[in-house]
Amino acid sequence: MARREPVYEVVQVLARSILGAQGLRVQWRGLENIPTEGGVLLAVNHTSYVDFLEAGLAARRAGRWPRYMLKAELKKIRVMAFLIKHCGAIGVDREHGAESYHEAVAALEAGEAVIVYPEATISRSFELKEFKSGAARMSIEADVPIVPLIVWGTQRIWSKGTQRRIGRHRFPVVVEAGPAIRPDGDDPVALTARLRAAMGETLLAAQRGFPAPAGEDWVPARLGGGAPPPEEALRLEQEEFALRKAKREAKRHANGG
Ligand SMILES: CCCCCCCCCCCCCCCC(=O)OC[C@@H](O)COP(=O)(O)O
Repeated sequence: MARREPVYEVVQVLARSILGAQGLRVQWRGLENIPTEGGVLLAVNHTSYVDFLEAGLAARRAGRWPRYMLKAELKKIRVMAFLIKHCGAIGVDREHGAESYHEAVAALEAGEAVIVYPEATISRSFELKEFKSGAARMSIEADVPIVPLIVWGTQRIWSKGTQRRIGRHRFPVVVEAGPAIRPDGDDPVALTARLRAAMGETLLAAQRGFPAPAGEDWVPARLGGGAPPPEEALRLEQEEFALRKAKREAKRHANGG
């Protein structure tokens, strides 16, 4: 961010301390692909509730104070609202995204780094889901590059459909940035496809040599693990979202709206 934000500085130290307390063995790779200045989108795969820590710290290692795009519902939690405000995060209303879209484009045009999750939600298969086109549209509109950023291994700590493993477990994690993609006159559909392909390649690179014990709940089905394959993962996600929607509506009725 443009101005110095003491809260964000403290949050960064806390983020590092959390990784240190877990004893995570993080390998940072390809971070030279993150430009040290100028507007840039960092497109991150979403496999866990905690991958935002590594994504943000990767940006910090490139000297950036990244502005996260995250679901606006988080603002309902007091401490999150505080963090979001002081860390310049941009709340996304997943049903009406226009406002956050414009806020992010303005940030990119002002030369800031913006973290975006093109899958919009955690992938329970740990494979790349279908992508939303927002990242590509923002890149085109602000004329800034997109850096594919893969965080691999944090799904073993805390994700969906997995056992939660909190504590000093010393798990390995790979954080790998791929070469930046420029919009180059592509339309949003073509650029989204290029971004997804680039993130897929970086994901495979991050997985090379990474442990994949057979049957484990955090290992993708493709690698012999126990995670649901993409179609099954999508079905579980749709179930969860339908249930949430029903709950929201029941609440609205109860409140007389
Ligand atoms: C320098 C790095 C330090 C980190 C700075 C953090 C500043 C921003 C604070 C807010 C972070 C909140 C992260 C919440 C992560 C999370 O909860 O992800 C899961 C959701 O997406 C998926 O939710 P859903 O799709 O609705 O199931």
